[in-house]
Amino acid sequence: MDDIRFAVLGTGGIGRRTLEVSQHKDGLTAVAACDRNGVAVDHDGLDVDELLDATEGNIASGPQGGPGQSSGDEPRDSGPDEASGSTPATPTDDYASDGGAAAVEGGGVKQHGDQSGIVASEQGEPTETPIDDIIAESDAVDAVLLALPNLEHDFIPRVAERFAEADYEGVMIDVLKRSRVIGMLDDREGLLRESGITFVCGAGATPGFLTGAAALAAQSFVEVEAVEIWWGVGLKSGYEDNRGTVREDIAHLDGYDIETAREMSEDEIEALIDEHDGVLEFHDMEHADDVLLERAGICDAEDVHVGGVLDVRSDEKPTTTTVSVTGTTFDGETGTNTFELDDATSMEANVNGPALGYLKAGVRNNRAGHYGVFGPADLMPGF
Ligand SMILES: NC(=O)c1ccc[n+]([C@@H]2O[C@H](COP(=O)([O-])OP(=O)(O)OC[C@H]3O[C@@H](n4cnc5c(N)ncnc54)[C@H](O)[C@@H]3O)[C@@H](O)[C@H]2O)c1
Repeated sequence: MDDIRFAVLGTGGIGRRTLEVSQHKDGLTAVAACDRNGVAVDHDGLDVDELLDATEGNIASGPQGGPGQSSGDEPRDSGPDEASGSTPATPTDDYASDGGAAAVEGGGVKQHGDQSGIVASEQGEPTETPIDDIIAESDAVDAVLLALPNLEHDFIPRVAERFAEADYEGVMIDVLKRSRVIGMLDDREGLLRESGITFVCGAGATPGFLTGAAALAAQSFVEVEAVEIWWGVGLKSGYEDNRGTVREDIAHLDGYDIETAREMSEDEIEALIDEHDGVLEFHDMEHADDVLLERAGICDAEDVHVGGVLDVRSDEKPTTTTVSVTGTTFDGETGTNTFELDDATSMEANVNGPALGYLKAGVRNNRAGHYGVFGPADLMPGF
């Protein structure tokens, strides 16, 4: 376990932090990274500090500029969007995969001069096919972490499929949020298994860290009645770098869906945030914690509720993140086990620490020959 070579797909708010956090973990060497416009590969290990410096305030989260604009790596012929029933944007509308940053000029892309994202790094090369370029190097990669946008629901499952079709053998891990995507990965399980891929899905904070916590908290019980996940995120200093995540969260608000959120301009997003004084509250979110707990046999998906509060104008968490699992013990008592995160731990710490922990768990499983699709709760004590 002291020699895991990994790649990061997407170096936005999450992917950059993944690289940074990996430097504080043993045995992880970042050997490849890409964003929509560029790729950096060094099998002896990327210079992560240089990459982070070059992409500081410059994360290519939107589509303008650079060769990736009509990239072969965009999702294609993906059919009707499940949330809205309408047809998603065409491949040339780059935001099909990551939101409507394209809707206003200059919106969503932060760049130094002409250099947007990874190509601003001396290790970066421009490319029109960033994901294919990583696939081409994947023989020498043990794990691939997907920090890609998920506004096009089948984007991540399709990326997984492409790795499998190229006979990649190793771990893939994502931090996606939406429940419905897990089924799309399950649909591809045969292909992933055949290739020798251990796919760990929904392995960020929620779903991910908190799903695992719920699975652990459930162990006191023989019957679980309810799982309540309530998260708080304060994002003032990280707001610019996490616009992709904020846009995806907006799709959970009443009156919005994935389609409307994807097509909002940056100005419209700002106006919405102003209307709420910078604080957005979410209830009954479609977070995959539900299906991930059900597929691990912990409880029914309908008994899992996820909500939370996002404050983009303060770094203080607006509410404490908790997971409460209510159930009945073998001897007839009813109780609630609660897991609470310290307010001092940031969203970035709670997504990327667990994501890299699950990545390592994935590698252990992969090396033991366990292939297929795993959720965070599958990597905890069984129920
Ligand atoms: N599970 C959790 O707890 C959790 C928490 C936060 C964020 N997330 C998820 O993490 C994901 C990433 O969020 P973010 O804030 O980093 O987004 P972001 O918009 O900041 O970054 C996305 C990155 O993907 C790259 N990209 C987009 N399309 C691409 C393509 N076709 N090929 C190659 N690269 C491409 C962009 O250039 C950018 O580097 C989102 O899906 C978000 O929902 C999950």
